[in-house]
Amino acid sequence: MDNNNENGARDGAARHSTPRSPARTNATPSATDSGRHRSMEGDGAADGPSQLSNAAIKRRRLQERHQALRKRGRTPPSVFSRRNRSRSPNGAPPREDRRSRSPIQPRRSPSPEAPRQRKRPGGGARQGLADRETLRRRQEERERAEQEEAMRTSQQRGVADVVRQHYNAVPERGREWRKTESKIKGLRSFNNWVKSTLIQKFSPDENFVARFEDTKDWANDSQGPPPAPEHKLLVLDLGCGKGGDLGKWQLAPQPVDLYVGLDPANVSIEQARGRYDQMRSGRGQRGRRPPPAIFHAEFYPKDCFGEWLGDIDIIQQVGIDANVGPGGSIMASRYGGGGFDIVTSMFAIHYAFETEEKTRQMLSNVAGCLKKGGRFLGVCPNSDVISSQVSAFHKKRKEREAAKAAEPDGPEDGEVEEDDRAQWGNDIYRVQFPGATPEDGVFRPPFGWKYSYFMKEAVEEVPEYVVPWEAFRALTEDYNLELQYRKPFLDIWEDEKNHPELGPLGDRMGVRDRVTGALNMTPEEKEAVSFYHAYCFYKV
Ligand SMILES: C[S@@+](CC[C@H](N)C(=O)[O-])C[C@H]1O[C@@H](n2cnc3c(N)ncnc32)[C@H](O)[C@@H]1O
Repeated sequence: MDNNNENGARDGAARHSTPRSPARTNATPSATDSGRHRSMEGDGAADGPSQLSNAAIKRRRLQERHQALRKRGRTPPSVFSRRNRSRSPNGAPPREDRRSRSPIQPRRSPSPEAPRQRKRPGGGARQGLADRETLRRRQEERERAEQEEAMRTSQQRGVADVVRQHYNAVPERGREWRKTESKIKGLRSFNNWVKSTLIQKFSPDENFVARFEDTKDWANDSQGPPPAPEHKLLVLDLGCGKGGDLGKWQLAPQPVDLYVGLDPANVSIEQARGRYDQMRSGRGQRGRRPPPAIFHAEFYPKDCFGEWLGDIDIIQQVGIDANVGPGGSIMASRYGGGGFDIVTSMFAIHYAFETEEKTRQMLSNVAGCLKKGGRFLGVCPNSDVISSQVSAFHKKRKEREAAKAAEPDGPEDGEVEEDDRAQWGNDIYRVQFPGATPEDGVFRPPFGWKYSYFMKEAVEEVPEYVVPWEAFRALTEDYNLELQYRKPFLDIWEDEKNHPELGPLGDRMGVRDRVTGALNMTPEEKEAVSFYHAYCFYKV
């Protein structure tokens, strides 16, 4: 929760989106400066004879001073040396620059092709000095840029490490505990149902859906052609955690051939692998049923938002296209593409929004891995909820401040200023911003808006970042990802609770009371789940 980090990240984002022009670091005289010179020269030309002789006297004195300095072996200050000096780190001109300028301005050569004639011996040496000065300045600029980059990387690493360590430390308590002992079992079941619903609705491809529709027709009319061989899905899960969604993919309507799970938390990856092995061997199954046929799966520790995924063997084998994104060619977008049918990221993409760079890296990975027609599906915090909570927070704060200011005795010194760090939540979840937030709830620029998130039994004050939805959606267009679906969690329930399969699935998962039909969640749990929404993009 430190302000420095917050600002650093936001600065980093701004820097990335608008690269600083090298010209701005040179002390090239500004328009105002040159204007000032012109008017000084003009003053002399327009003045009467007495002022002209004054100017001549001044010039002579200056020449005498230069000659005296040369005799003592010192180089007289040259207008070029002043021009060539770089600005101080905060952008202010160096001290000498702020002093009044000498009116004597030798004309610069108009073009590089017509070099100025050197009048004095030693001019070449001075030219060499000027070049060395340029080199030194460039070196300084390079070093400063490297330092800034290192600072940014270490700040980003810092947050990524906190997140990784946190998830590594979350204990795996087992299915039975989650179903019976957990204080948030209603919320857990509901979140799992939403993820299953997303998988059921959006994982099948067009051919599968069409075939499914067709087989229904053929069932009534047995004349139909034999079904085409079935294509099985290749699935990539970014931020797969402990493998909690493996069972949901096992139940996907269109069978899965390959599941690749990636997550930076290495302990979680081990647990996911263990879970998969258990599923494959049939251990832990109730009854003595033979182990089910299950897809092939691979798991690797990986930062999916800070790094390119192309160095993972299985990703390369399936196919990843490096030419996605704003710089990609039309040919690449038409004929290129990755090999995965599905990229999914459940409760994870908010970690990418630390910087624009990470967000774009995440999108390059998603779009690079997806084939044309592939789906990117997931769930994350809903920025509409965050924006309305933040603006409501500021509204209330201002009302309190106004009430205090209007008290008959007037406020005590410093009493009116309220804490402007937005926060809200209840017994089971809490959101806290460590620094100032926009009063209108609109997050600009859209990256680096860090908050601390707490969820009972699951997340202990972990830094997350707002995913400003409209900015995100605009960015996805650069990667040929087209939004198909976006819905807040509780609206998904309202839409699907009467669906012939998804409704009963909710019953089996314990989402609703079979007798009353009401959701099995406390009001606090309902508020906590309404923080999220689900989405699905198609790769076009
Ligand atoms: C709330 S958990 C969700 C886990 C799983 N997707 C699920 O729904 O159960 C968030 C996950 O995001 C992962 N994560 C955080 N930063 C990540 C990154 N840079 N790349 C990939 N995953 C990341 C965490 O390690 C954690 O496992």
